Amino acid sequence: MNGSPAVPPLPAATDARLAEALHAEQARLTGLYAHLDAARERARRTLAAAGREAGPGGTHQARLERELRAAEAARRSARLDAVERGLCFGRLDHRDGTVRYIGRIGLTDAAAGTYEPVLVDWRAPAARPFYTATPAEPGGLLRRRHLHTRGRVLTGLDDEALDLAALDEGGRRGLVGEAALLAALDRERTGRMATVVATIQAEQDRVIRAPLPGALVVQGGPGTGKTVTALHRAAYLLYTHRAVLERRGVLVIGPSTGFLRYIDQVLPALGETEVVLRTVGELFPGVRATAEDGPAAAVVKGGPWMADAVRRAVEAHQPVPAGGLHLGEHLRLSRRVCAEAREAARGLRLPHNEARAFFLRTVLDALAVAQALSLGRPYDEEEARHAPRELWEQPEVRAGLDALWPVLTPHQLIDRLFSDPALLAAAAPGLSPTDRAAVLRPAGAPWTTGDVPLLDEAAELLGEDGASVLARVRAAERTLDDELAYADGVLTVTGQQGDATLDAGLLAGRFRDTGPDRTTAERAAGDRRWAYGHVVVDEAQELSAMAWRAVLRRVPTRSLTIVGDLAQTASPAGARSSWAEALDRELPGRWREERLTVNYRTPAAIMAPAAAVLRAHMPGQEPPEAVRETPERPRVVPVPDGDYATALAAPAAPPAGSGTFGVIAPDAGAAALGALTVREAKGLEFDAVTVVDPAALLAQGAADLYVALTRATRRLTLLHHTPLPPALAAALRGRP
Ligand SMILES: Nc1ncnc2c1ncn2[C@@H]1O[C@H](COP(=O)(O)OP(=O)(O)OP(=O)(O)O)[C@@H](O)[C@H]1O
Repeated sequence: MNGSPAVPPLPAATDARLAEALHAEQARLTGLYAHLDAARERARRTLAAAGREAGPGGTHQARLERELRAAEAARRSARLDAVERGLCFGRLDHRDGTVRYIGRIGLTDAAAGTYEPVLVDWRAPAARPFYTATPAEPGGLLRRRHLHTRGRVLTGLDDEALDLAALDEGGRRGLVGEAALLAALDRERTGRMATVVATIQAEQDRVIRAPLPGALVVQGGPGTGKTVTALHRAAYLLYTHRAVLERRGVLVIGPSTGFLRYIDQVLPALGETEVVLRTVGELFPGVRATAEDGPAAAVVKGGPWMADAVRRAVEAHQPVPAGGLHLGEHLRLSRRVCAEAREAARGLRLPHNEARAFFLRTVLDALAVAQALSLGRPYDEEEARHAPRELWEQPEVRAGLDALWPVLTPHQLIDRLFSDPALLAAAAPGLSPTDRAAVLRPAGAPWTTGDVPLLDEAAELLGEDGASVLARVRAAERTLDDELAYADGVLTVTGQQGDATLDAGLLAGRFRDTGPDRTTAERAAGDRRWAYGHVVVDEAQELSAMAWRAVLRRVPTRSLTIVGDLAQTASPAGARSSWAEALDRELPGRWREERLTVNYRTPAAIMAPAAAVLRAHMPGQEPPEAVRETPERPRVVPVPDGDYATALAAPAAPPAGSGTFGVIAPDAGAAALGALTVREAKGLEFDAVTVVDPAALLAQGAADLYVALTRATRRLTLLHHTPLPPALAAALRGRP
């Protein structure tokens, strides 16, 4: 991968000046790779030295420092290894003669000992004009040059003169490096998302470099680069706020595991490794929910009322026996005493399992007093010390008290809630019988994605059992000072100081580490209570109210990037007409919105019928403007007998040509056809897409048809048996 020749042969060039420029730039590029190799060698040596030092010796502090050094060296090494492809992609020539090369990572001249920057990281402020300068606003630049490379070889150059006021605007909302952008957009897709560092557009750059504090919502139509922009933003934030974010990590939430596979190479390629990728169904460690609820159940489980329902289900496990407690001839407590013990325990405002010890102690004391009275014995200090413990050792007493305040796991609670009609009715009295019937199921049924936020809610209300709480409290006390100091720093950096709902103590609790031996991403992934430094939510329009609660619990500083398109909402639990509806309940006054307006994926000929479907069925939603033109119009293939399997297998059917290919079909038939459902296709793209039965997709939901029609980068084929929806048919015939 490393040892390319000093100056490789030049690509054929007719123009002598171009050949000369190519030659000079190739020499510089080769020099930059030499710096990269040297930096890699240094990182490897540091890593090896850290490995030799490792071991149990020394003080706790010294061990910690060694481990942190080793972890930092490993990260640096991984970052340097990840930037081999497209190391340098741009050059800026300033009016004052300064020349800067822009790349995936920053490099300095260590060999000369000057540590002068030789390559500027794309996220650094000095690189910003590469993305934002226009002829109208050149920002001190004379020229922007795009370098095209394959491996370590320079294959082409693209120059833009920025100092000529007379230059025309370049059209299309100030696209930078149009030639470079269009070349990038026309490339064949590989099935994995690529980075776009070389061609980030100005409206995307604004999102990427927005400040860390607060929640930023990015609304944009299909193909506007929401995902790619959000991932570049994660990389930018990790670079700019490394001290905070590297230690806390960044969580990226996507709609499906297929989608997460599609994007998982982007951040390492941008030089970032401290990122955890999860679907909402994977947010609760130890539970992997893959089953989906039906639409009715999804709506019921996702609604904000479920927070109350879970709370009431916990309370239903703290009963007061109607006739008081009878555990033996001399062991009786009145209903009132039981009720007082319960109210006192609830008054602690601790999670259920953590308040149990107090409840047990109160009731055992009362039982011991009742026993002494009933037996005519004095209740002295001696009796008070021994009697409660002796009572607790009696199995009937234990069983009796367990019934009044049992240890509960989230799994038990949610399983019971949906399998015990009486518990469900008591916990969710506001739900109609039909709604309740929609969520009832046999005990022990597999977990669905909609259960995960409820398990999380339950875990929050139940807390842990006594033994593990004690262990955590002790561990926390040992490091409390450190954590408080650190949390205070986080509040300052994220601009949350002065927020009445957050203080350093609370943050310190949420930021408790479990040890330095694993990477941040590994530790974070296994810890339900991990507080991330930043959370990116993709396809955010799909999240239910309960899912939002689970997500926000993981980011107490409320530093989020939320990207989505309200017009693409497929989930019945997510359906909303504005972001305010989705966010105002949990983030009142704490989010702001940016918009992306240009579609970089779908050519205009494919976007036109998709936009017609949007306008006809979701008035009020605006389709994005397609930037690409391809001559190919969508192909319509009637399948008179409705035999889609044969139609898909027929040699005359698509795909024609090479590249990636996807088939999207209505939920009912997708598996049998080996096709993707709309849910599975969310966020993905293919060079060629075949959409099966558009009318059935429309019946599933207008957003489903819109999503399916906007997945293709080049070719769209529609197979249909039932007539095409009128708006789609008219647009395909070329009528509005
Ligand atoms: N500045 C850019 N330079 C090059 N390619 C880009 C740029 N912006 C977006 N793209 C490309 O456009 C395509 C669509 O981007 P992306 O998947 O991020 O869009 P999206 O808004 O998330 O779409 P959807 O809502 O349909 O999921 C991707 O192939 C992406 O690489």
